[in-house]
Amino acid sequence: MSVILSIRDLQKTYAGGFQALKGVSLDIEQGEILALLGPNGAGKTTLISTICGITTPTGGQVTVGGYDIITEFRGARSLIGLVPQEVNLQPFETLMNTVRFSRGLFGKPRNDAYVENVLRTLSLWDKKDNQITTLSGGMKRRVLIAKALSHEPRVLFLDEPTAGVDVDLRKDMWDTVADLKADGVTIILTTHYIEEAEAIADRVGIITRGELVLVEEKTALMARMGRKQIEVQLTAPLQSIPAPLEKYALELCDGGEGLIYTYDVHGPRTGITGLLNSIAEAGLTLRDVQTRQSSLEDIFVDLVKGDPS
Ligand SMILES: Nc1ncnc2c1ncn2[C@@H]1O[C@H](COP(=O)(O)OP(=O)(O)OP(=O)(O)O)[C@@H](O)[C@H]1O
Repeated sequence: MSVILSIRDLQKTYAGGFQALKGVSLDIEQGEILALLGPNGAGKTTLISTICGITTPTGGQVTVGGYDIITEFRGARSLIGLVPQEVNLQPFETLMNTVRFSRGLFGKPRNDAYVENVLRTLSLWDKKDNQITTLSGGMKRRVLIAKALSHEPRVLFLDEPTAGVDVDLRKDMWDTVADLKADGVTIILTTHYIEEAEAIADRVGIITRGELVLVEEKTALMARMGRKQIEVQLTAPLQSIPAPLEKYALELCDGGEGLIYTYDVHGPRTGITGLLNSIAEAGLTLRDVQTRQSSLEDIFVDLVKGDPS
């Protein structure tokens, strides 16, 4: 795979002296989906705005498809599609004209076949002659994506694509993102919904206080940082942990009918066999056993713990 977006030591200090980006470096491969997570004010929008040329960096370098975002701005910008968080559409324009107009702004010749393909991918084709005002909220969000794709960009930025969107529409949006990836579009999205990153991202980047504190393959991250727990259900409740089981640091749950054991997936031994033997030696009878792994949310909360922003 080749790198389509390269960010090197990117810095942004706003006019008042506030340092919103403190030297961010990151390479993004063509065709991947990267989710940027971070608390409010962490610098996610500043990062996107800087790459897209809306905000001027105060240090560092960014190239998109080999074009420098400052010295070769037009080349870089033509490869980028930006879906803003706010819906800012002309209410009485038709959908088709809205998307055609966006394409024209980039100096691209009219290409209705391409626009048709975009609208079909986004399930908007049958609304092409509708005025924007007649579309639902979820459709309007998809129109924003259609506009951002109108000039055939290779990298699409989605700034909180599902903020305030209901669960069904959120899932629709995730399907749309998966379709775009299948078409070879590289996608960088910011989100506050950790489940969103968990559902659709290939890699996850976590930003806090202007620093990219972690970027990792989602599955590797979850495997590396995830704790695992085993929950043992007993046939009769316990008042306290029996002495032979004390060494396992168990927690009682479900009114004493459950025991939770936390272990390190990567340790030399999990201790599960010993635990089950000790349970049998203590004369306890099992009703059920379940395992569970910590979610991306648990990992995120651990990483940004203590961040006041
Ligand atoms: N034009 C500006 N002038 C001064 N400070 C700014 C400006 N824009 C943003 N900031 C500050 O930079 C920091 C990062 O803001 P940014 O909008 O990038 O965060 P974010 O991670 O996108 O937050 P959110 O999740 O709330 O959208 C914040 O402290 C913000 O107040």
